[in-house]
Amino acid sequence: MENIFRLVRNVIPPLTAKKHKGQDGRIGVIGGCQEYTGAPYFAAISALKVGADLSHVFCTKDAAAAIKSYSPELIVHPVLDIPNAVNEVEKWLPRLHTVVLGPGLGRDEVILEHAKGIIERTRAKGIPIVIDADGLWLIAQHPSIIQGYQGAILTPNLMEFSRLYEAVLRDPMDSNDHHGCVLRLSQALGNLTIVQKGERDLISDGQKVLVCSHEGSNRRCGGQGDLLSGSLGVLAHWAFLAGSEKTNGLNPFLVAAFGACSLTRQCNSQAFQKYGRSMTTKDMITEIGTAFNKLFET
Ligand SMILES: NC(=O)C1=CN([C@@H]2O[C@H](COP(=O)(O)OP(=O)(O)OC[C@H]3O[C@@H](n4cnc5c(N)ncnc54)[C@H](O)[C@@H]3O)[C@@H](O)[C@H]2O)[C@@H](O)CC1
Ligand SMILES: Nc1ncnc2c1ncn2[C@@H]1O[C@H](COP(=O)(O)OP(=O)(O)OP(=O)(O)O)[C@@H](O)[C@H]1O
Ligand SMILES: [Mg+2]
Repeated sequence: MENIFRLVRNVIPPLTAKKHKGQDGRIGVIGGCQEYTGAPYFAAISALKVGADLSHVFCTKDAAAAIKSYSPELIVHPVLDIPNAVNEVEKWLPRLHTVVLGPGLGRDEVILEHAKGIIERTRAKGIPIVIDADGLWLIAQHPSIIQGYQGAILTPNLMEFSRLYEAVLRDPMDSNDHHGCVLRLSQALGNLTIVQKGERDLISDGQKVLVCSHEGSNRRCGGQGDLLSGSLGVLAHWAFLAGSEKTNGLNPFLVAAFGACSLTRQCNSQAFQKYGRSMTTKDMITEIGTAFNKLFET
């Protein structure tokens, strides 16, 4: 694992006086509906805390006020449930480096149809897209939206992975062979990057499988996956920009995903040491700065 940590460090842009706001990352999170306002907040604030300069949330109208009130740092667009949603988001795409689609998106048919359009437009512009949570629900219904797009990174938990696997390979996953299943799913989707989260995170582009077993804790409060997808939004941009010269020929998205997984687990470990069973995702977010320094800036 130590070698891969070195590659993650290689893609992290230095902080210099020569940069203007926006250069280190403008991330757009697509998600947030009446039921779920925490998930897009966790993803978007994590992107900022990891080092993005600007973090946008595109959510439904009734989620926007709540998300804004959690944080003045986020830019919130209440557009996901208007008829013109896809065009409204598309206007912003040229200003975004990465899209993170799914945290708190919900499963309303109309919103999912809009999400489908947003994926298509993001893909057409070649912008990296992290797909998580209800975004993966959508992909399981329509795998062709993402099939063959190597700018996509999917971050399923075990339940989401088995749903996707069955939808794409038309076979139940073999729970004795996670390694083979991740490899096969990535290959079947055209070698896009898959992060199967779990006791060990398995990360594959259909050619290689990286394993992240960095120490976390046994506490599994909701929202940890949102911290991961938001962090990955930034790291994917940095790795994409750095290119494979900086990653020793390894797919930059594998390196970015390894970075986001180890960071999430490090935050989990640090917060658990302080709060034990009462630890929640907010406590993990507070640890992002020190966890990042410990892993990547020593
Ligand atoms: N504070 C928030 O707003 C949060 C919102 N979240 C959002 O919640 C939405 C749903 O995501 P979830 O990951 O909770 O997905 P689900 O609502 O599908 O699953 C929640 C949990 O229920 C259990 N479960 C699900 N299906 C089951 C089945 N068939 N049999 C037995 N147990 C089953 C599993 O333990 C699973 O982890 C997403 O939009 C997600 O982003 C989560 O990210 C957590 C935090
Ligand atoms: N058994 C485990 N042991 C250690 N770490 C784990 C374990 N399961 C998951 N994790 C870590 O927790 C993080 C989130 O994974 P998890 O499976 O909880 O996502 P999720 O279900 O999508 O979360 P969310 O509640 O945000 O939707 C990942 O970084 C993963 O490495
Ligand atoms: Mg999740």
